[in-house]
Amino acid sequence: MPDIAIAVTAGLKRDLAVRRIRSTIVDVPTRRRHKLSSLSVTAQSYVIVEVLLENGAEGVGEAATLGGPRWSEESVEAIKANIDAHLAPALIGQPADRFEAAAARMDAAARRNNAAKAAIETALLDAVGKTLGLPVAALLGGAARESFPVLWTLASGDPGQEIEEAEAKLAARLHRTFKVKIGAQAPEADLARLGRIARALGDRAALIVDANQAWDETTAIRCLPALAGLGVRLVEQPLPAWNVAGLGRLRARGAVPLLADESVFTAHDMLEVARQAAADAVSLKLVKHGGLLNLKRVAGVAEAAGIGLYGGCLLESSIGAAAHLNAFATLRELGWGCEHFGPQILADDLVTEPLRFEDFHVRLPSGPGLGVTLDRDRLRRYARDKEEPCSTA
Ligand SMILES: O=C(O)C[C@H]1C=CC(=O)O1
Ligand SMILES: [Mn+2]
Repeated sequence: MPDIAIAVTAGLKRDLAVRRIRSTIVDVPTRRRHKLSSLSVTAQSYVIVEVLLENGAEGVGEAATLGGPRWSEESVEAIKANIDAHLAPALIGQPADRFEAAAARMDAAARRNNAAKAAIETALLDAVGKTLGLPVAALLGGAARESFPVLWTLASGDPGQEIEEAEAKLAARLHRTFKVKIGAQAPEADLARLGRIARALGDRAALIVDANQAWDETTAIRCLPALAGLGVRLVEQPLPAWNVAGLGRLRARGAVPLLADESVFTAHDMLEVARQAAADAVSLKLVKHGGLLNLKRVAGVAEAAGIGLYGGCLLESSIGAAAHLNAFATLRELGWGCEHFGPQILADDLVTEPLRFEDFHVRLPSGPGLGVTLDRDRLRRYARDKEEPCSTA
């Protein structure tokens, strides 16, 4: 006969119903200005989602944005409003471990809102992982790797500063692949800037570029061979997101491999890129795919089409980065590595122990759930609204 007290405690531990979901907007300064083709930031804005289960377990998730609603359509203000008014109420009282059912409830409550849904799903996975004493990676299929090659993005626009920054990263053995953000200036100016960087770093570093949709097809046809001539290994999203056929035509010219980013939000987008043979690899990101389960779905479509996988980011803190790494860890191949340098470009982090970067790799944090712990003092320090954050109960 089992001891009644133990049985009751075990029952409580298993009570995985969602009691509360709380969302907080934070603004964390970056170490330097980060400049993309059509926006530039000196602080990163996130919505931090905290979930509390009836068994007392807590989980955390993060919705990242870049430059307000300019990189994608969600701003932190919209994310928080839709979580509080629509997504959280759909989950209160529901079992936290029914991840697909929770996703379906959120899809019924709000169309798209991918970053908001991703942050909530992450927090559910974290809370359930903590309850069961299992890492989120175990809930997603189990880790096939524990560390990831990680690149650094050069995005000040000043080649002198960028060479200095890359040299410091190389000397510290933190990063040896660099992604250069292009498209904020004329293509010829970018080619001259890249030429300077490529000559300075030589064969000590690998270079990729991200145009963030800045070029039209004619410009890309003219510039891709020049990029290849500079040794650039991968060109990310040279054309507008909608121009998947154009990406296919560019790729057929074979100058340099292409990485799809803004063209692929959903698994259906991925299928279209595969149909048009429009990319050599896809950048996987929570804010685009709407959660870790959907991220794996997009990865599955890419794998089925022989398209490579790249671990993308949106300059997340260690919370969002840990969520991505838990999913990336479960992929059989992550041939193009990852770019989760976010925690390194922030002037501060939101966790008690930030992710570890060493030997040109970032490590999958260990421990149950995401493997990171929200630092509540820092959450308060960077919260936009210094009042007690609004909660749904
Ligand atoms: O890839 C993007 O478009 C967004 C982001 C990720 C790294 C970075 O520097 O910008
Ligand atoms: Mn990109």
